[in-house]
Amino acid sequence: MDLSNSSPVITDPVAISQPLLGGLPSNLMQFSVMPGGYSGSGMNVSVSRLKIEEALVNGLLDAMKSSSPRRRLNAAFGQDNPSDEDPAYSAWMAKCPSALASFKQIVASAQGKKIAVFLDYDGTLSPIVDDPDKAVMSPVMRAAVRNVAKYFPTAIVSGRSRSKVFEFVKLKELYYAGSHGMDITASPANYEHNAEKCKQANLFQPAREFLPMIDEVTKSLLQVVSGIEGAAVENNKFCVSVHYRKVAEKVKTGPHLFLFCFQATASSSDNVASCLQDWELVARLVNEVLEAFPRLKVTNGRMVLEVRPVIDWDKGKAVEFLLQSLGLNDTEDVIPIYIGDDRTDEDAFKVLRQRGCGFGILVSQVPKETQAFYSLRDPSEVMEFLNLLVRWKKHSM
Ligand SMILES: O=P(O)(O)OC[C@H]1O[C@H](O[C@H]2O[C@H](CO)[C@@H](O)[C@H](O)[C@H]2O)[C@H](O)[C@@H](O)[C@@H]1O
Repeated sequence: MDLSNSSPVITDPVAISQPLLGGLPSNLMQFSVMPGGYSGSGMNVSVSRLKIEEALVNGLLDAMKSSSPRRRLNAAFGQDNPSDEDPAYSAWMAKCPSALASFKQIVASAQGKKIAVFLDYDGTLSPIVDDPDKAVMSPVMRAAVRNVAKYFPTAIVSGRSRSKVFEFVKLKELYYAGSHGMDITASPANYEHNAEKCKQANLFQPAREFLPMIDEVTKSLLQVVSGIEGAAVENNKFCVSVHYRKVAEKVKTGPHLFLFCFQATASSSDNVASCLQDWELVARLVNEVLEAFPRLKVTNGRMVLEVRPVIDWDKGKAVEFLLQSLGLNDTEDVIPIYIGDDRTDEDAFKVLRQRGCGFGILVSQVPKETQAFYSLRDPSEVMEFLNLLVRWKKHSM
């Protein structure tokens, strides 16, 4: 199917025609969004539909398994808290050193320049917890972010809806990019939902035309996963998360049950749900739902499948957009620092690498393939880093 006919260049007329910090500069017009390709390669008509489905489900399942931190942790280290003495870990640290240990180098490169700070939310400012609604930010972390924002332009770039992440962060002085960067306010405190206020706000929402589709797919996803113990669906406005953190990876079945499940798979999803409550079932059902939504794709985060529009827009593009709209686009003068823990943050790390200025900091306790320059182990180290930045800035003023 050719998407170029069904969806030409998608732009946000309201956002583009709205003033953005005193008027959208003409160079921001480049931020129109072209439809991207499909996430799967299901367009090859010579491959049977069944094979395509299996490949998609298996691909999704592999991604789900490989994104399980405990699995990787155990595989890599056989322990929960890798130490610098572990050769695999120290090899990774040599490639992606601690931003705390490298703090002097970081600030030396920022000497005489402006720093702009971009922060992911889950896993970066708040520890990962089982219940997404309970991922609150500690008061000390909030104080650290508030202080950072006093000295540096600071933005939150999250997969959550903008309103939800604001509920957690509660700081009006920041810029917010929700829904993986598909919902940006380039003025602090424009977090209102009210339609009239939204119109006046400096909003950039490149996937606005997908709103009804996202609501529809949310309903379908809620319906199909309702029978899976532990699965949850979270509507993030321009994208949807299907959480499987609390779903058993594989329900242990005896030979009889296995046979029943196998037969049930061939006949009805409802029957399958009653016996195969595991990750494979989640992958299968999400994939099935998405067959009816060819303009949506699925990616994998930390124990979450993220359903989102097939558009060429991500956290990296959101960072570029914010830098430009905030007048921070001069690569000679501005050092953007992006801190994040997730695969979706890699898009932002990549952008900073390509610009040749600024750097990404990956929050991770385990070695990961990354475009980030530095690492921090967990949110408490993120807080330490933010506090150091503030202290350095105060002393250098
Ligand atoms: O870009 P982020 O701010 O990191 O958002 C990415 C997803 O974060 C949330 O899920 C993750 O954190 C949850 C709470 O700790 C955890 O339960 C879940 O397993 C993680 O994947 C959020 O709930 C998702 O909607 C975001 O897409």
